[in-house]
Amino acid sequence: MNRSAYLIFNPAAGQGDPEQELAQIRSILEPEIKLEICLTTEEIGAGELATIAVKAGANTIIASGGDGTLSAAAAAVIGTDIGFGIISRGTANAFANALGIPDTIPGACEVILQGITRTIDAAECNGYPMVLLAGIGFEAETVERADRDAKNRLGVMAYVLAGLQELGNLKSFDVEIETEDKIIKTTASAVTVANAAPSTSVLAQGNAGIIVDDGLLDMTIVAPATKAAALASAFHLFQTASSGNAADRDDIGYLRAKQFKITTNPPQKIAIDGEVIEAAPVEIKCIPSALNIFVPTIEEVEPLEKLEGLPNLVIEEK
Ligand SMILES: Nc1ncnc2c1ncn2[C@@H]1O[C@H](COP(=O)(O)OP(=O)(O)OP(=O)(O)O)[C@@H](O)[C@H]1O
Repeated sequence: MNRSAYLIFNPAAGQGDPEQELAQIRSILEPEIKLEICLTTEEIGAGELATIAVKAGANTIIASGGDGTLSAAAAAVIGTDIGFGIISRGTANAFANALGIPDTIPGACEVILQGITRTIDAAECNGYPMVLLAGIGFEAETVERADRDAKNRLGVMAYVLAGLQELGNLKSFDVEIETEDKIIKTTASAVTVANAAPSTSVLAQGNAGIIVDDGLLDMTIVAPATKAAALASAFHLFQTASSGNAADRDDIGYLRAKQFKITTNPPQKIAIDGEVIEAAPVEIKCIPSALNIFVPTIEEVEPLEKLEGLPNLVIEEK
């Protein structure tokens, strides 16, 4: 066995039995990888443990917990060439879904065992590291409404219910957006800047097909005039995500840029990778090729070919 890794494990994440889950991870990984196991506590979080592992010269860091744990650990790894593995055990598992990594323990461990990494971008938002997305307005209010208690009781439905409740008091705000080459002024209910996003983050899907390694961030602006229009635009974005075609409604805008400076009036809350902060203005910039993530084998697409049945068919193999 010549692979070794730090496993940063949050025993308080998710709704499962942490002892069983840790035992399962160890039973799958330890035959191949020597693990240094670091448990998070209320006082010492995944970010601090990952920083210690980076300083200790780790060549692989694996984080296991909810999106909070994974983001904090990833933040410490940004800008290094350390292989970063994720084993999701949270409620929404946006991190895994955004990067196409299985959100089951055996599936995620298998990806790490395969050992294939992909270099992706990250971002920085007002000094905070960001891997997935920053949501201004609606998303931040929803994240704040879906508290720990609701997530424990309802799982991912907590976000859906919180979103529906938020829809009931939909607010819009003036926004000024400055990129490297333009300034845009409009009114919106949600502004989302994504480096990577799961398809369930509908408010990030304006451009359909966020590219995680293009050195650019994807912004989606949603500006419905009524609650009915808000529902219709959310549904349109949901279809956008599944069809891969960009959004096409007057109340949805999207653009790509290396960086955004966003000023809102009145000031809005912002959720960065699920953590709500207050910041005005919000400044986000892409950090290209910042993370080396273990990902599933990229499946080779079978070449499309159908020749049988053609008249006088001759095929010569070369
Ligand atoms: N040993 C521990 N005991 C109690 N809380 C802990 C412990 N370790 C970490 N935490 C807390 O866990 C939280 C991070 O949880 P994380 O986001 O990983 O899981 P989650 O909340 O279940 O996920 P999700 O956000 O997907 O629901 C942080 O607030 C952190 O303080």
